[in-house]
Amino acid sequence: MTDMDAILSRLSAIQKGYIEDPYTELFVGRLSRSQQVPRPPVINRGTHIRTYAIDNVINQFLSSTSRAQIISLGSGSDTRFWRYSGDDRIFKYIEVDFDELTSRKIMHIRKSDVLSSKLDEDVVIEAGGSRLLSNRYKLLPTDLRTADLNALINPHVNHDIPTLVLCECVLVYMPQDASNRILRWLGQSFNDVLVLVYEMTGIDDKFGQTMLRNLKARGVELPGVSTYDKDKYIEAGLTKSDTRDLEYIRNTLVSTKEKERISKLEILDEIEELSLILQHYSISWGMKSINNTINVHL
Ligand SMILES: C[S@@+](CC[C@H](N)C(=O)[O-])C[C@H]1O[C@@H](n2cnc3c(N)ncnc32)[C@H](O)[C@@H]1O
Repeated sequence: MTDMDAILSRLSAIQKGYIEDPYTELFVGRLSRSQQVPRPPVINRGTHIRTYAIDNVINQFLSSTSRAQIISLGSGSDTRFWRYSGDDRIFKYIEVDFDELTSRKIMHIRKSDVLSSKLDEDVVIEAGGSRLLSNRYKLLPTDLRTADLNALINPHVNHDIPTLVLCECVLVYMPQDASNRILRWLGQSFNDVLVLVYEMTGIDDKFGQTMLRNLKARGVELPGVSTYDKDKYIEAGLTKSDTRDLEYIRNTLVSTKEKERISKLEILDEIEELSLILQHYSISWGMKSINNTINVHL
C-alpha cells in the first residue's frame, strides 16, 4: 500500500462516517481526489479498526505522562499531528519520510490556512522546501534505510521524555537489516520509549500469500514483510514486546457502542473475508520504560 492508497482509503472511511478527520482531505490534491472511488465496506472496516486501535494506544500512552514526544517514521500524509494538536501533553511531534513526500506535505500545509494555523509561528522551511521546522512540529526528509539517525533526530528531541514511535506501514518497505538498525537505535537512545509497528502479518498461509501476490502484481514489493519476532525487539534493547492482530483487537478493544455505530454505516456481506483480512494485519510493539512512565495494554 502506498501513501496515496493509505490516504484515499482513509478519505473513503471518513466520507462514510467511520472515522472523523477534517484534515485528510486537505492533503489530497485535486488530481488524486478525481481518482478517488469509495472503497468496499471490508476495506472501510479495516481502516476504521486500524485507526481506532492506533489512536487507542496513543491515548493510553498520553494518559501515562504529562509530557510526551511522538516520532512518526514513514508518516506519509498522516494527519495525527493535526488531530492531536490540541493535546498539550505532546511536547514535540516529529515526522520523517522521503523528501518527495515531505515536500508534497509541506506544499499542502502552506496552501491551507487550517493546517498552517495549527503550527507555531516560528515555522522555517528549508532544504529546497522539503524540511519544515517549528518549535513543536518537525517534518524531516530522509531515506530511513541509510539515515544517520543521531544527526536526523537528536537535535529535535529530549531523550528523557517518554517517546512514542509510530511505524505505520513503513518497516515492511525496507530490508530487515535496515529496520533492525532503526529499532536498535531507538532501544539505545531513549529511556522511556514505545515503538508501535502496524503492518501486514500472517504471510505464511494461503490468504497471506495471495495478498502478497496481488501487491506484487501492482508493483508493490515488501522486502521487510515477516512474521512477528519478539526477539527482534528484545535484541534491540526494548524490554517488553507483544503483538495483536486486528481481528483480536476488533473483538477485545473496540467498544460495543462503537461496533453498533459502524454496523449501521453500510451493509457488509463479506463477513468471513473481513475476518481473514483482519487476521492478516497486526499491531506489534516493543517498549522500554526505565522510569515506569509507559503503561499500555492491548
Ligand atoms: C503506506 S505509506 C504509510 C503512510 C502513513 N504511515 C500511514 O499509515 O498513513 C508508507 C510510507 O512510508 C514511507 N517510506 C517507505 N520507505 C521509506 C524509507 N526508506 N525512508 C523514509 N520513508 C519511507 C513512504 O514514503 C510512505 O509515505
